[in-house]
Amino acid sequence: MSETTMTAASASAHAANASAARKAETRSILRLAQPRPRSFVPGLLAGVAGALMAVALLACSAWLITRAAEQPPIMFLSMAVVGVRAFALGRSAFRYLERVVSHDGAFRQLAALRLGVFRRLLPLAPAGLSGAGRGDLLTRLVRDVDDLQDLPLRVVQPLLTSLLVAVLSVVGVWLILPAAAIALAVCLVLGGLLGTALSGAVAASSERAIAPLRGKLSNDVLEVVENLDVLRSFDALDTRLAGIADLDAQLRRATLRRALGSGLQASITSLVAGAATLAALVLGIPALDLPGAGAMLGALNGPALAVIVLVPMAVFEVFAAIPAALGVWRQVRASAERVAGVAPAEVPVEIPVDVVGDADAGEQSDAQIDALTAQADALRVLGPVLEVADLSVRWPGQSAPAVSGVSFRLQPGDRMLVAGPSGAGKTSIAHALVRFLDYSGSYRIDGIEARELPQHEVRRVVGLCEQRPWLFDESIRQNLLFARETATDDDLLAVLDRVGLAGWTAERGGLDARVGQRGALVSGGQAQRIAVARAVLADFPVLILDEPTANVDVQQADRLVRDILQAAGDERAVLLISHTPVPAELITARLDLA
Ligand SMILES: Nc1ncnc2c1ncn2[C@@H]1O[C@H](COP(=O)(O)OP(=O)(O)OP(=O)(O)O)[C@@H](O)[C@H]1O
Repeated sequence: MSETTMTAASASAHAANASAARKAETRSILRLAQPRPRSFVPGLLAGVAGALMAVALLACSAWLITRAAEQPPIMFLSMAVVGVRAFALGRSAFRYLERVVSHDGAFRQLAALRLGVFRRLLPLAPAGLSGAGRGDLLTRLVRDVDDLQDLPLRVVQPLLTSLLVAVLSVVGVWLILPAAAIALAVCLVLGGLLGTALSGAVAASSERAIAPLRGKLSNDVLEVVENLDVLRSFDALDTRLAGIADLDAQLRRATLRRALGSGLQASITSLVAGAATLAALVLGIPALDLPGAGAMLGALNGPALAVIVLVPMAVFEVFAAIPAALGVWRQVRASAERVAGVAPAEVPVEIPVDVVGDADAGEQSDAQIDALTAQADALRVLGPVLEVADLSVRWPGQSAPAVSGVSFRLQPGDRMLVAGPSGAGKTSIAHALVRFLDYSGSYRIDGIEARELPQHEVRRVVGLCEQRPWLFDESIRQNLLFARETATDDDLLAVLDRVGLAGWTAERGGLDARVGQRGALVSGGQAQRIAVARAVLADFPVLILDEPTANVDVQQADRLVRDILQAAGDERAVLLISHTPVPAELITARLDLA
């Protein structure tokens, strides 16, 4: 076999594996969306009972009206009169019951599903989510997860109910006139196949496209709103708005086509229902037991003919749900694929998972956690020593490591500068040290391998101030308090003073001043200082500062670094990531990345 053929074969095997894995992920989300039989079956049974009552009501009414026309003594009609009332009441009661029970089950399952998806997402953040657009991610978590409630309500239940009612109705008609039952069965199969095939041909691709289009639209709208200033300055707003208008038009077209498919399917169902009624008439009339026509074996009387002629109408009303359910199924599957795309059952290997500490862990694991937590507490008190040897870090989905062969030692009071050109892997090291990313090699905190510790304990010891610190659209007070909820206003003012923001806070009117969405009302340097104030309040023994001077000018950079290193205090170990020069007297060691 040639090398090219082998490469092609391995690529197609890889694609097949990836597609099988995607399908398995989608199935696992669908399983999460389907309520357990205990809460699903009662609704299903009520639905079947309601639908059967609807068919029985029409059959009974048809029989009653036709029989009454023959003017028999009233006692021959009384059972049917009772039957009509019972079926009418029963139909409404069972429909009500079905709605209440099945929606209750579906909503409970929806809550469990949302929680399940959120639980899957948690370990991925932030490194495993950096590839997903924020608007799209939100749409997947809200709209797509919401759409998954249609699986029990508008797919599984209508399919089972319709099939069961159709089969039972055919059996019922068979007991009156087998030929009419066969005609009804043929029409049902034909209606189902035709309705599904035609509505599928018209609307399937649109039904699958709606969820992704919705996500992309949300993403693009959010991006434009968030970056209005940049888009305006580069005169790129109109192009982006035109792109959004185009997406909107695509979504509208897809929704219209979906409606067209539903309309087509409804008209086919009506057409075939009419054909079934006609067939019942054509087959039933010759079998009528007419006066003077002589006794026929199994001959029909008038009321029975009315029953077999009208029952198909009621059956098709229920049966119309099948092609509709298949349409909804396509949308549900598309939504499940999208949810599975961001919330895989298996965490990618590049993202660390606690060895112990998941919610299902047993008593022994709890004991282990306690022991490790005690160890971690000890580290906080003593001031830990970080020993990193031959560390290598890879981002999810990347074949090559972002950085490798990194070794250093950091102890209380150290100020280590990590320098290197853009893309050298400085941030990747920071993410590994706070366990957002997994690592190979060794990373020990006071002799304990970090992967043996619960992640949150590592993060109690090692704190990260990110390059673009996240500020909440709240007051300065709230932006600090979440680092230490018990801090008083005096504590907050003292720490703001430590990071050089006392004057600015007073100018702004105190701790109640707002910082704007993502810190829009503060400068880059002030945002960094607030982030450092937070870290000081949280009292991390080891502090990683990722490019604190990235958003300030050269004149201010020096002052900012001095201020925040001073604010960090002498006891704390600081790892300062910077690709701009830092005065030698401010650092005790440096690590240069190529
Ligand atoms: N979320 C991500 N997903 C995939 N690859 C990433 C991600 N973030 C960074 N990388 C890649 O990892 C490598 C190292 O990036 P990193 O951000 O660690 O560099 P850096 O030295 O901090 O750069 P800078 O000084 O520009 O911040 C780069 O090749 C980058 O493209």
